Amino acid sequence: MQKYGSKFFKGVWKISRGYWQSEEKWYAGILLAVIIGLQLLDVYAMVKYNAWQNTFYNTIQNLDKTGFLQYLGYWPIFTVVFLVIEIYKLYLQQLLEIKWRSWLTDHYLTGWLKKRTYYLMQIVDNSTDNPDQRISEDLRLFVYSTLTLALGFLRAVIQFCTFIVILWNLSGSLEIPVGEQQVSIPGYMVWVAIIYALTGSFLTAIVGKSLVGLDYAKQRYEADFRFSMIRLRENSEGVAFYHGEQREQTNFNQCFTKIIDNFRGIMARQKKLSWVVILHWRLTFLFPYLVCAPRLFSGQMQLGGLMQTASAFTQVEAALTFVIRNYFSLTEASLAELQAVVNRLINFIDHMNRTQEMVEKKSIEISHTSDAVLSVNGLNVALPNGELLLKNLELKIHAGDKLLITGASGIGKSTLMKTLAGIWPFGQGNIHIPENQKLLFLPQKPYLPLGTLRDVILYPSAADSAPDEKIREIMTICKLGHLTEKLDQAENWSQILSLGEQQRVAFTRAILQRPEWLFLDEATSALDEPTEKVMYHLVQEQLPKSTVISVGHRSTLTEYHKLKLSIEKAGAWKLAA
Ligand SMILES: Nc1ncnc2c1ncn2[C@@H]1O[C@H](COP(=O)(O)OP(=O)(O)OP(=O)(O)O)[C@@H](O)[C@H]1O
Repeated sequence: MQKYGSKFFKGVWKISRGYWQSEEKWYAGILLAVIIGLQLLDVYAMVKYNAWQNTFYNTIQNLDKTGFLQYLGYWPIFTVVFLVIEIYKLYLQQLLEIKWRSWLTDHYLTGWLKKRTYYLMQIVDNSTDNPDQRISEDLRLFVYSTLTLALGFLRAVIQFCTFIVILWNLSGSLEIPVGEQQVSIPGYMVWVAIIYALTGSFLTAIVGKSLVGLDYAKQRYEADFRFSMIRLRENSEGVAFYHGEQREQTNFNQCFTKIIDNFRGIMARQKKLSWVVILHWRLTFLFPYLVCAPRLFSGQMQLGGLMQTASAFTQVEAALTFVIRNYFSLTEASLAELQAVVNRLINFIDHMNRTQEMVEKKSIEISHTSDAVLSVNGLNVALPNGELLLKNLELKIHAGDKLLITGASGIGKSTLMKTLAGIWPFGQGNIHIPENQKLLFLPQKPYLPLGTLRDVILYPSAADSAPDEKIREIMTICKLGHLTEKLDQAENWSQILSLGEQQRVAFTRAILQRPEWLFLDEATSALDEPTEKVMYHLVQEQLPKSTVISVGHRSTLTEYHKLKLSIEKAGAWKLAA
């Protein structure tokens, strides 16, 4: 509870601010105002209902049948009013919830994808576990809990202010004999309600304190378990080859055991907490009657007065215990859970901001030049820990050149490619890229999105960005003729196609996209040498003016490249024609 201070509220504001200042602010503001208006109406109806209770129960005590039937007639009116208010309050709150969540999700998805943040976050520092969970689950919980709790709190304040006055007026004074004298306590039911609520809150806080940490861990363990199964699904073939089921099962069990242990902890503490909460709640049904009973039996109060006072007492008590009740609630929106959600979201936002700031600082400066030359000046390529892979590289690649990058495994060839592609941020130096020209990078394992084979081949362009005949023609030249009939078939193609076929899909993509600069990072490693030859000839034929920069280990690649850059130990390099 002590951590629950300004940091939490600042966090809530940091996440919420954008929406409440966005173009949707008027719409959202009006919705919120209507919901608050309904809440005021609800409390007003409660006040009227509270007064009705007094008269209604008095008709019972006085055996006044006519009055009883007359006041009974008000009950359906109250019921309809409460129903309409409740239903529309919930409906409008859910409408605001979905609007707010949609805006936030769009905002965070954009931020996550912007400037390749999703990729850089993983290599800069891996401090955000399961970013997908932040965007799907945490944002949903944040919006739901913030709205439910903020509106609930506001209602509790209005309820408290209204019913404390009613309770004060109803309760009269309690006369306590002290020695010879009588001490009078005005509005004694108000003091009893306050002491009763504070005692309940204090006990709940003591018993429930340890639930906060467990609640925080719950989401993370669930997400880790889900993610471990997604990894198996994505790598099912690899696991099947290695007969890794036992190892995977152990991993799943470890993840699931954490969920169970955590849940057992929650159960044990929840059990203790339930003793306090349920006992306190049950006592609330009886307690006000017990306290008022002496006045009833001494004739100072009628049955109606007792019922109205008890009802007002319950309202004041409920308002006073709102925060503590909602702090530990495991079934509804809980403040403890919201606190955990805000912490996770703030970590995610800070991590995204840190990554984007680092990209903006750009120690490797990438600029565009009007020359048809890609030039690299004083380029140091480093690992995240600062270790140099490449020292002071100077390179000029002219349009149409064919350059092969070679070197031992792990020396830094792919990292140099990533640096040229602008997605590797560690190092210093300048890279000048010809402007208005298309650069395309084909990695060793091409990315195949979900969807039809056409979507896969044309990625990232739209499915209608090339005519069917052209796609079929290039597929056939790329030795994918057997798949042309499956263009409209939606499958998980990365699981179905062989790595060699996937590499030929990537070549089909490249030929269709016609880039002026083509970077091939071991893009033919899974092909046999004759097929590799076909692919390189195809590039020469179809993209005769394109510059080709390849990374590869095979000696057969030498014949397709006039220039050769060898990367050697300790960041040394050698360029040869
Ligand atoms: N995100 C990262 N964090 C830390 N080290 C990394 C990261 N990415 C790559 N490395 C390291 O950088 C070094 C160079 O990797 P790179 O993939 O560029 O080698 P390569 O020359 O292409 O190797 P290969 O020929 O085997 O594909 C390797 O030692 C690798 O472990």
